[in-house]
Amino acid sequence: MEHPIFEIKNLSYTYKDKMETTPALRDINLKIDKGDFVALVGPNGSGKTTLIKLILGVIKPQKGEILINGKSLKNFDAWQEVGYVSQKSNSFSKGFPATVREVVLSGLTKEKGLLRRFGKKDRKKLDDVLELLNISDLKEKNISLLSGGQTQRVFIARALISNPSILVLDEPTVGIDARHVKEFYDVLLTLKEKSVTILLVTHDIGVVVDHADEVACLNEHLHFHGTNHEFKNLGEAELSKIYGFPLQLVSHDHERECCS
Ligand SMILES: Nc1ncnc2c1ncn2[C@@H]1O[C@H](COP(=O)(O)OP(=O)(O)OP(=O)(O)O)[C@@H](O)[C@H]1O
Repeated sequence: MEHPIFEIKNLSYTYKDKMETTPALRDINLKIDKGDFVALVGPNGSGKTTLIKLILGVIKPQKGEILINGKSLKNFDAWQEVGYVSQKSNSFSKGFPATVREVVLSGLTKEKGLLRRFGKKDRKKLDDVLELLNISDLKEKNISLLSGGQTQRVFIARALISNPSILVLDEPTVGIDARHVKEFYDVLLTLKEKSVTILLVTHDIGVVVDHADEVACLNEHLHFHGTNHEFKNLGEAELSKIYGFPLQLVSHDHERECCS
């Protein structure tokens, strides 16, 4: 039997320091199957980034457990299988002296090690992924000279160059203009066709309902996990309960937005 890619069981996490304790996640249970495209949504401070950090092993569960491909995260070491783009990627580069080529190739160091030289195959992977994200013309540019949206696409390319089977994205389209957001979702669609499992954290509910297969709504607890169709059918009362303020999904010509 095939295991889910992610299985999260009774997971809780509370930030603690000398001054205060902040519960971030309570008793989360969630399964994500291979090839699923799941959008993780919820208001500010609802625990989305905390869940991503736990999944990536950056912080350790205090209660409950996470399995990747049926293996406890404690024993998981195939990190080259997991691509990650952080929310903060496009603020990282200011003053960083590296070209787009160097930044994107650094996405291969998980599999090649830090000191290995890049060969012909690697350069082909580089050219392919730059083309996929429509940034071939930026290849030799210094990263510090790029716009926020261009930088974000460079970091998406960096996550994709190792051909991961799991892609975790924390608000990757912040600062990207509408045309490039569309291109970005087209890229995700291509990856989905290749059975890449995608976990996308976003506030952009309008886009999510059109592209993701499933939506998970977090606000400390997992309030909802279902298909995007089921999510679209959530009533105003249910959405407002999740978000903690009055809210409804509004239809436009081609998209729906979350409005207070
Ligand atoms: N390093 C930290 N130390 C203490 N509390 C933290 C820390 N990081 C997050 N928190 C708290 O944990 C809760 C969940 O935060 P988290 O960043 O996971 O939310 P989020 O859903 O990603 O928010 P946003 O949509 O604003 O990015 C919040 O109450 C936040 O203040």
